[in-house]
Amino acid sequence: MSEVLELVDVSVVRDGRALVEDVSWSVKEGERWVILGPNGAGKTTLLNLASSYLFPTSGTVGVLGERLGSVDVFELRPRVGMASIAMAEKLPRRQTVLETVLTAAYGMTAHWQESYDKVDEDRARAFLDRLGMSDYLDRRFGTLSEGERKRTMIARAMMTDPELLLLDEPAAGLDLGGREDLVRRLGRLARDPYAPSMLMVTHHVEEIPPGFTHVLMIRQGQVLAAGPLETELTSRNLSLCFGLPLVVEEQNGRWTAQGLPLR
Ligand SMILES: Nc1ncnc2c1ncn2[C@@H]1O[C@H](COP(=O)(O)OP(=O)(O)OP(=O)(O)O)[C@@H](O)[C@H]1O
Repeated sequence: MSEVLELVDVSVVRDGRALVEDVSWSVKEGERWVILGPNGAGKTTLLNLASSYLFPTSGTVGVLGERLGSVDVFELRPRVGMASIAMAEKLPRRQTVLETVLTAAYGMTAHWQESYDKVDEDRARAFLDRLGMSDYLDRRFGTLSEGERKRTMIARAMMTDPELLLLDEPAAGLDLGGREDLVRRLGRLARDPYAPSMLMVTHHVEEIPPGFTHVLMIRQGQVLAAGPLETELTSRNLSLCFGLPLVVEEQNGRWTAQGLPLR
């Protein structure tokens, strides 16, 4: 198995403060990782390194076999799909859902061509269909609900046929039905052998889709645990990560966590 992502002793320092510190982490092809940690722990910083939008202050980052600093990031970036709120905010609100997904194939955020290749349009429609967005193709992106926007962003991230897919809090802000719908769709993607390797940032173990294989827990910029879900997503690790006593349980590939009652 080859490395999709390889961080060795990586630190990112801003204003004299380490946002992540001495992180070593390796993701292999086909693995699906969830990144868990409290607010400000450094999760998005890790995704920004993996998407080559951020360079480490020290240490080395390898993405899809290329080392950051010695590769042309403009060649690397199309190989990595990213769905995040930050990315959604860069997209024109007046563009249709179909155009929003389609422009990704051309490395653009905005629509400017009158005609796109039929094959690209078919792919955009197929990804949107897989995410339950077929009824919204002509809707303006800016009018979508939070859940619809999230699903459109995932379809958009798939458009370049990425080898690595990064999802930054894809279920944040969704209601129960929206979350469960998204978790099911991501679970189907996670179990698809042709789907890219995936890294998903979340705050909640309930959002881990079945089919995800590994967890990295981070607290105050440092890795607390990293490895297979079955061995690392324990009550002890989760309690240390979030700083209070928690009990975690797994049932049929889904996870729940509860705080112990106060005495
Ligand atoms: N450019 C920057 N300059 C200074 N500090 C920064 C910068 N970017 C992020 N930080 C800080 O680094 C820390 C880690 O940020 P990051 O966004 O990676 O956390 P996170 O785990 O994704 O948090 P959240 O769960 O709240 O989204 C935070 O304390 C944040 O305020």
